[in-house]
Parts: sequence; C-alpha cells; structure tokens
Amino acid sequence: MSCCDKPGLMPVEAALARLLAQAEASAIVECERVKLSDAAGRVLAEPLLAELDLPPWDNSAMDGYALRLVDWNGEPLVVSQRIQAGSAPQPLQPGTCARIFTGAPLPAGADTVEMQENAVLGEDGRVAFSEPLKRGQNVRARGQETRVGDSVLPAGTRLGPIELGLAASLGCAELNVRRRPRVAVLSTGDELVEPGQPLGAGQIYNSNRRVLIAWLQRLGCEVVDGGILLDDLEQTRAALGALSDVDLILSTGGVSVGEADFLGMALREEGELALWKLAIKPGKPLTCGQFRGVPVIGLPGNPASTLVTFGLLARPYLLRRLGVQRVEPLGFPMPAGFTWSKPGNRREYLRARLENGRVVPYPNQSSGVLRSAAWAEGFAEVLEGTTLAEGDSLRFIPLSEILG
Ligand SMILES: Nc1nc2c(c(=O)[nH]1)N[C@H]1C(S)=C(S)[C@@H](COP(=O)(O)OP(=O)(O)OC[C@H]3O[C@@H](n4cnc5c(N)ncnc54)[C@H](O)[C@@H]3O)O[C@H]1N2
Ligand code: MOO
Ligand SMILES: [Mg+2]
Repeated sequence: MSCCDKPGLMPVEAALARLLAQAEASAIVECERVKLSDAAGRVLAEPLLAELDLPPWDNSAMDGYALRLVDWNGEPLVVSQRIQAGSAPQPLQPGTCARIFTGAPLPAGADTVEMQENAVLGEDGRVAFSEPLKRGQNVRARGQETRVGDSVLPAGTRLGPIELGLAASLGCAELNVRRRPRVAVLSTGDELVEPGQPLGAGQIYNSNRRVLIAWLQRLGCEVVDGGILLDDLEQTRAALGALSDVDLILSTGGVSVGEADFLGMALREEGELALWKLAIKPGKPLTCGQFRGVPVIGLPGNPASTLVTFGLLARPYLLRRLGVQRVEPLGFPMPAGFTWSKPGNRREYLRARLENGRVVPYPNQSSGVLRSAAWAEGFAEVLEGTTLAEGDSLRFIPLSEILG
C-alpha cells in the first residue's frame, strides 16, 4: 500500500476501492481440495463443471401414468408396468401406459405423463384419462437443468448451502477451493479483560475479540488469536513483528490520536500507513497499511466502530483476496422513520431496524454501544451532507448481508 496520509477525510468509496485494489494485488491463489462436507463458506478456486446431465434421464414430474401420446386415442390404456423412483424401467410396451411416480425415470418410448388426479383406474386394470393430453407434459427432460460440461458456478463463488447442494446434485464429493486466509486478531488496550476474569479498576471486558473471531470463522478464515496487547509501542511492534506468517493482521483499538494509540505509530515508524481517517461514522480512525510486508487493518476500538468498519471494509477486502467478485452489500432503499437535520461530513451507518416499513434507528448511536447492533437488523446509511425528513429514502443494509 502506498502512503496517503493527507489532510482531510477519505470518502468510504475511495477507501474501499484502494483496499480492494490492494486485495487483488495480494490475492490468495493457493488452493486445496476439500470434502464437500468441509466446504461450507469456502471459495471455489475453479469453475464447477458439470460431469453429468441434470436430470440424468427423462423423468416424471408427477405421480400418475406415463404413456406415448400417439398410443392414446381417447380409450383407456392397460397399465403394463409400475415404475418407482430409483428403479430401472422396461421399455414401454406399445399401446399401454405405465404407473409412474415423481422422480422415476420415464420408460423408453414414453413421452407424456398424466397426473393421477386426472386418471381413473377401472376394475379391468385400464386407465382412463379425463383431460386432453399434451405431448411432453409433466416430463422433466434429461439435461433440462444442466448439460455435461456446463460451468454451473464460476471460480470465486462462495459456497453456501445452495452452492453445496448444487455440487452435491452433480455428484461432486470434493471441491477445489482457495486456502483459508490466516488472519491474526489482536485486541489492544490496557483496559481489556477477558470474560471469566474479574474486572479491575478502569477495566472492561473485551468484546471486539469475540465479535471478530466468530465473524472471521464464519467467513472461512483461519484465525490466529493474538490475544490482548497492552498499550505500549515496543509491545505493539514486537507483536506485529511476530506475526510474519499471516495473510492479515486485524487489530482493534489504538488507532486514534491519543497518546496510547500505538498501532498507527508502529505502522508509520516501521511499516507503511496507507489509509487513515475515513469519512465514516462510526469508524473514522480506521487504519490500514502493512508491517514488514504483512497487511494490517487496524479497526477503531469502539465496538460499533469495529463492527461497521469490519463489515463494510475489512470483510470485502478479505473476500476479494479470495477472488470473490461481489463483496459489497447491496442493501435496499427504505423510507426513513426519523428526521436528520444536521448534515455531517462523514457517512453515517446508524444501527437501525425496520418497523412498519420505515427505518428506525436505535436511540443511542454512541459508537461505544454494541447493544445498538444487537437490537438492530441493519445499518441505515446517511450520506455526507444530507438532511432527511420522515419518509425520505435511504439505503438500508441488512446485517444478514454482511454477517456471513
Ligand atoms: N481527540 C480525539 N479523540 C478521538 C477521536 C478523534 O478524532 N480525536 N476519534 C474518536 C473516534 S471516532 C474513535 S472511533 C475512537 C477510536 O479509538 P481507538 O481505535 O484509538 O481505540 P481506543 O482508544 O483504544 O478505544 C476506543 C474505545 O473502545 C474501547 N475498546 C477498545 N477495544 C475494545 C475491545 N476489544 N472490546 C471492547 N471495547 C473496546 C475502549 O475501551 C475505548 O472506550 O477514538 C475517539 N477518540
Ligand atoms: O468514528 Mo468513531 O468510530 O465515531 O466513534
Ligand atoms: Mg484511542
């Protein structure tokens, strides 16, 4: 990353564009073959090519009767065989029909299926059809979904439940995926204590570490837990220097202008500071750069700032390093259920909910309040320099778009 320590605040888009460019320049290209059962959350290293047609043979979409339409002259047909899903039918005897069930292969010669609701089985074993029949009805043709050789998922696809199901439907037992990014999580702050320990004077429990570790695991990262770092330049340098074998150092706290904010200082002195001070609220002092060649993203320590900057900047960065193309949440426009009278110079991400079709922000938007995000269903984006009246449209980004 090159230094851009200019005065003024950097717009969110510009910061994201730089981060994504940096991510592309340091893409994680190594891959590994994993079992389908271990592939959730991973990213495909190559397109998934179909090795069979789907469906593999013509089959019935209904429980009913299969026939060759030209054999039907309006008269009842003899039932010559019974075909369940999972069985191998005999060719259809001319002039007859076959009892058939949903998902069962059509017998050779059959081209039409009638559902049993429109059929009457007589005591003589013949079936009468009450409705007009159309050739091909209720038949799921071989290859109608996928043909051998089709690319069904591009490289760079994140494997969620649907993609895993698609791979399973094609019989893939293993997939080639990008290796997991190794991400070191550091929490900085003399005041931090882990849950389970007693709180001393002036201390608080470390919540950011839990948020980030759980989130990174969901993202398919290998987490190196760097624990808590005291606010000390030497210790900060030593801790960063010891993490030479990770793909990213992700820290919280110590990035603002306070005398105990050593992360940025360490990068300035011995690494490179590429981004600092964004036009985003919360999250202004987000700090990015590298330390002895290892990329570093220093998230601001306030819990809501950590959350917003990880979700909107660090998460896209990590996904892009894996080759994922669409990394930004889309969100959708919604009417404001509140007013905004003071235009700001930072883009605000309010922790908000949807109530009666309107965006309602949590009453306490302090960046120290993690509870706001637990209450919220998403972020309401208030652009720089804008005012809002009730009913004005703004972008709502559901948390579900960024938490995975
Ligand atoms: N004079 C100024 N002061 C501050 C500015 C500024 O522009 N001028 N910016 C403010 C903004 S905005 C933010 S955001 C914070 C960022 O601070 P740091 O990233 O340096 O973080 P710390 O100072 O270390 O901590 C801030 C806050 O968060 C709490 N914290 C830190 N880590 C954790 C954790 N792991 N779990 C829970 N809570 C954590 C910490 O106790 C502080 O309360 O700076 C403002 N100051
Ligand atoms: O940017 Mo800070 O995150 O507003 O509190
Ligand atoms: Mg600070």
